[in-house]
Order: sequence, then C-alpha cells, then structure tokens
Amino acid sequence: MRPVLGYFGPAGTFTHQALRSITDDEAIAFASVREALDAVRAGEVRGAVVPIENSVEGGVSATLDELIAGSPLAIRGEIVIPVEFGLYARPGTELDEVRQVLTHGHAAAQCREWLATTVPSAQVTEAGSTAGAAAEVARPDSRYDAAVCARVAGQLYGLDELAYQIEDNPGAVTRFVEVGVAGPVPPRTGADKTTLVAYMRVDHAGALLEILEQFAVRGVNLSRIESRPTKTTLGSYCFSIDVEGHLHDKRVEEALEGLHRICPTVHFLGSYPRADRARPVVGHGFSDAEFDDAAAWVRSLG
Ligand SMILES: O=C(O)C(=O)Cc1ccccc1
Repeated sequence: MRPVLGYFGPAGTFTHQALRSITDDEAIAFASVREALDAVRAGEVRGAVVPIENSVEGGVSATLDELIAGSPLAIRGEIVIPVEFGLYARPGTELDEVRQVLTHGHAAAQCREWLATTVPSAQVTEAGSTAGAAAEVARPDSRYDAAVCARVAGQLYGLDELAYQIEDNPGAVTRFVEVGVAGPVPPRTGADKTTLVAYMRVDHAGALLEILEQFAVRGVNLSRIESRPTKTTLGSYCFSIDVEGHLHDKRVEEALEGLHRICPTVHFLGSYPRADRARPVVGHGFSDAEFDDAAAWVRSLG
C-alpha cells in the first residue's frame, strides 16, 4: 500500500482544498468518489478524502452509497470548509458571451439563482467535478464557455474570473470525510460523531419510528439522517445517520444494540472526532456512570 491519501479530484476541487487543510503531503487525485473509495478498498492508498454533506444541498449520494457498496470502510475524520464559487472563462471571454456553463451538480444547485439571473440564456451542464469543469473550459476548442468552480481551480487552469461569490446562500459549508479500511475504532475524544446505515423493515407500520426510538430513549442526538433507496425494490429504504457520540459511549453502544435487534442490517461506518470539537450535551440519566449504575442495580436484584 502506498502511504498516501487519495481524494476526489482533479487538483483544484473543493475536496482537494479540504485535503490540503489537513496535510501538505503528496496525494493522489481520483476522477470520482467511487474510484477514490475503490482505491482504499484495493489498498492502493491508505485512505481517501471525499465530500459527504453540504449545508445547502444535503448529502452527497455517490458517497453515501459507495461507503456501503463493498468491503467495510470506516470514516476516520471529518473536515468542514466554507465553499465560495466563481465563474471562470478562457481569457478574452466576456460575461455576456457565456452560453455554455460546465460544473459539478452541487455547484450548479448552489448558484442556480445567480446563473438564472446573470446569464439567463446560458445552458448549464453537469461535469464530474468543479475542477474537471475548469480543466475542460481551459481547452482552446472546448464547447463550454465558462466553469463554476473554486478560485484556486480558476487560477490553476489559467482561466479569468468573470464573477466571484456567486453562491445563492452565503456561508454555505461542505463536509468531507477521510475514509480508510475498517479497523480498530479510535479512542473517544469526548467530542465525537458516529456514522451508520440502518436498513428499515418494510413489513410493518412504525418501522422508522422504531429506529428513531433507539436513539431517543437513550438520549442520543442525531446530526444527520437521510433516506437512501436500497436499490432492491421500489419503496425499500435504508437510513444514513450521524449520531453525536462515540461507539464506546454507553448510550451509543446500547442504541446500536437496539438497532441490531430491530433492523435487518446495520452498517457501522466509524466513530471519529467532530470537526468543530463540540461536546454533546448529555442529558440527565444518559452518562456512562448512570448506565453502569443502572446495570449494577439490576445485577444486584439477584
Ligand atoms: O467538484 C468539486 O470541487 C468537489 O469537491 C465536490 C463539490 C462540489 C461542490 C461543492 C462542494 C464539493
């Protein structure tokens, strides 16, 4: 295995910026989330950084699906960075000449209003990534006039900035995760998150409520829950869930035991330190000491 990290590239993607915020070491770009995670599974890289959630668009489906698509992977850490977009074109292109815009779907969604107002006649086409779009626009014979991407990508591929901060929701952030092969769970920091995927039974009413109850009755707060189709039949869903806490917190451990009892399948995708280092508020009756005390009391009953 090469002791390097992979990332969703090419150079200049927001994912690349997220990676650069944690290391200056050599890293390998992959053209898709799937290729980056496949390289982790194949042992070609020691881990990979991929986008997972955006404050405007929600979950990144490719990542949520690929994380559970093959041999077990685990999230080792998260990175949250602000995302600001610009419109970049080959030198000489004016804003009113822009007819064809190329960008990643999440970028298009976050700049939809600005594009519709400022370049109303432009057609927006989805690219594999924002930096890939910039690289394509840089080709002299490209059929695309401009790319929506990060400023670093515009500069990297020799494009001119036609506009900056074109996002419809200023202050948007994207969350990225560093993923490795599943192994021992890192120790608790006191400010951790746990990611898992729970499959819902479809044979009776209230199955989703039963999943949520496992957390609620143990005082475990969720920071994200999203449904994803299981890809088997119409109407069959699983839930991708982030919980506040670590596998070795008693309340999380017991919630996972509860899920295991009621769900046909549960994937554990890792416990890792939160990017914001915020410690969860543990309600009365839900601390480790209170769980231990309760268990000791039951044992003492005979
Ligand atoms: O295409 C990129 O640059 C990515 O890293 C994916 C992405 C796209 C838009 C917002 C955040 C991340």
